[in-house]
Amino acid sequence: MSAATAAPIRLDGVSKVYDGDVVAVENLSLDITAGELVALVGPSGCGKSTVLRMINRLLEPSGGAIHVGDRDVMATDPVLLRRTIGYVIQHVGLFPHQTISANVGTVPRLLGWSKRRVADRVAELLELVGLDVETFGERYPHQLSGGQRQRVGVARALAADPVVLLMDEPFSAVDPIARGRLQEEFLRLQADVGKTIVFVTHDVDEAIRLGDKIAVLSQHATLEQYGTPAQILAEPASPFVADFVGSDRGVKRLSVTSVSADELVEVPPGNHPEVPLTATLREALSALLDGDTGFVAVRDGDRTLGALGTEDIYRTLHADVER
Ligand SMILES: Nc1ncnc2c1ncn2[C@@H]1O[C@H](COP(=O)(O)OP(=O)(O)OP(=O)(O)O)[C@@H](O)[C@H]1O
Repeated sequence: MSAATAAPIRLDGVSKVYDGDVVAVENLSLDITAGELVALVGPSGCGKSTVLRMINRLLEPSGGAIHVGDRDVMATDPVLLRRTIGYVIQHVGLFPHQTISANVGTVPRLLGWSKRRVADRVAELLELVGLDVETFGERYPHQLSGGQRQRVGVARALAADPVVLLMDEPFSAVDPIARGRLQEEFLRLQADVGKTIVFVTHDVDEAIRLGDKIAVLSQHATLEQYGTPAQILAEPASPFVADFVGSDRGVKRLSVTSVSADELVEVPPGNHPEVPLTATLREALSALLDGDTGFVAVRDGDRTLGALGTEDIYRTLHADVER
């Protein structure tokens, strides 16, 4: 993979009014750090897709300014702009009469890359998203499953090494099992490519799982809270956010908080289930509940570092907010 390039995105007082009177976005300001994955979440119709589509100028803002890196998007040719911004949508939008390889190579071809370079890049990208070019390269989109098509969409969006990736509900059309797997693969992929990603979803669990940060929006894309999943779950800024993240946010917090070496206790005698130090508190609690000693041992490689009981898990969760 080529060296990761990523650009920050800045929205300053952005608004969008459709047809003269439908206010979709009102005065939204948001700073997105280069290389971070930011999930935009909020109820249906709150303006998430509108925000996303203004970043690559599929829609023109009615007011405010948007910068991708140093570029003012309104001062950039939209076609050139979109070649530096990958875009993935719910139903992918693959070209039905082109092979998978041709689909993935679209933007590099438009950029005038040599045939050889396009072919190498296509093979590299398909492999990155877990599809073998020998098996899938010459197939057509209708010969793939929904999840496979979605991966091709991601590969195509990454093909010209864009500085930003925009994703609008990319996994919502696949069944829950395929979706979980795609989310996991996507996290691994993001660790590899390190792009700035803006990801629209109405599913708060998906946002918690994937986002480095979450922007919770209400009507007219009003920014209710912007922070890490752990911050938003631990300290929702308003009743709207608390309600949106769900009444089980205490349990969700377990998934976004890691075991801490500082909170371990001495291992009591007994045959305890084990988790690695990299485990989340949810994984630790799950292992503890699966065992019958009331404790879970925490290991770092071959060494047992200590143990956690339920009270220690509770203490770690609350200590994490203070850290
Ligand atoms: N082309 C359009 N013309 C007029 N109004 C529009 C247009 N597109 C969207 N809207 C309105 O703008 C508002 C925001 O729409 P948008 O699609 O951005 O919301 P969303 O949060 O992405 O919704 P969903 O989660 O349901 O996809 C909605 O009230 C919608 O009806």
